[in-house]
Amino acid sequence: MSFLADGDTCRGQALDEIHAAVMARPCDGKVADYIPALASVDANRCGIAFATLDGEMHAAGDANIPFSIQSISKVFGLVLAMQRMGDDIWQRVGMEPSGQPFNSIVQLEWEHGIPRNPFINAGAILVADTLVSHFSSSRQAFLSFVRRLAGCERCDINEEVLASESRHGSRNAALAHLMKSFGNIEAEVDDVLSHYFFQCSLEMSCTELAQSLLFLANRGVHPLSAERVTTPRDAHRVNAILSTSGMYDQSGQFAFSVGLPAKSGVGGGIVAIVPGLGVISAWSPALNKHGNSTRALTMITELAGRLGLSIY
Ligand SMILES: NC(=O)CC[C@H](N)C(=O)O
Repeated sequence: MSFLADGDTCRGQALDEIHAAVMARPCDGKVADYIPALASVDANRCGIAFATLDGEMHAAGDANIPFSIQSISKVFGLVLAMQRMGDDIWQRVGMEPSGQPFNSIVQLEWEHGIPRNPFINAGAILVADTLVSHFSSSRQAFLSFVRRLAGCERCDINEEVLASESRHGSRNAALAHLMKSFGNIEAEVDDVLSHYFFQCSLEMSCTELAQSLLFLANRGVHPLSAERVTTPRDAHRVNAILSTSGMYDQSGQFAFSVGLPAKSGVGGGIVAIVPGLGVISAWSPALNKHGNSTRALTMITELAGRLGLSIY
């Protein structure tokens, strides 16, 4: 059955059924435990939302509970940096999949401090550098940007997560210092890391996340506010890199089995862009070995298959 056949009813029912099916099965995976604030999240939480360009919002399970968006913040950071810097940013960060874990260091040494793409940690830290260098308060600029997109003044940082990100951030600090040694970080490393940890610590719900990224499904214009967030070309570019690199070193498999631009975070969230239709956002904290949520992955895979959403 095509999603075009009976639109909204079909989507709402599909979400409910897929959520119920995933909750009926035992949960694989392991909650992120590199910081205590994430390790203590209830592994049984599970929600999914589907926002469409015509203003509909379908949701099931814990879709309105805020969670740590972690690496999903890399999408907002990149879009803000592209708005500010234009094409210059692509001199300092690449657009190729890394094939390495998201926090890998080795490739950065071989490739002279130029991160493979903006969605691995090194790339997002590089993007954070451009934000710190281009805004008087990059944190405030980032937060206002996301709040505007999500239509949500409530979206905020979790201070406990922020404090532990900084305390346990040695590997990210190593990435930043290595890039600085190659001359690819302009600002002070401490300021860059402080921005990066800040954005990782933002909490949003599935419904807020789905709404905030609708512009990527609509050639750069947010359908609810009519704000042009990016040019059509830049929306295309972000979606292209999401397709090849948004799911870390599982991006190829995700393209193979789902076929949507997507971004995951170690908080257990995954967003998937459905160009011309809307945005799906799913959350459940337990992760597979790539750092992707097992239940969110299953729900998005089943929804995309059932509604025929693949872009390929
Ligand atoms: N994959 C992620 O979500 C990574 C974010 C995490 N805070 C880190 O910097 O390692």
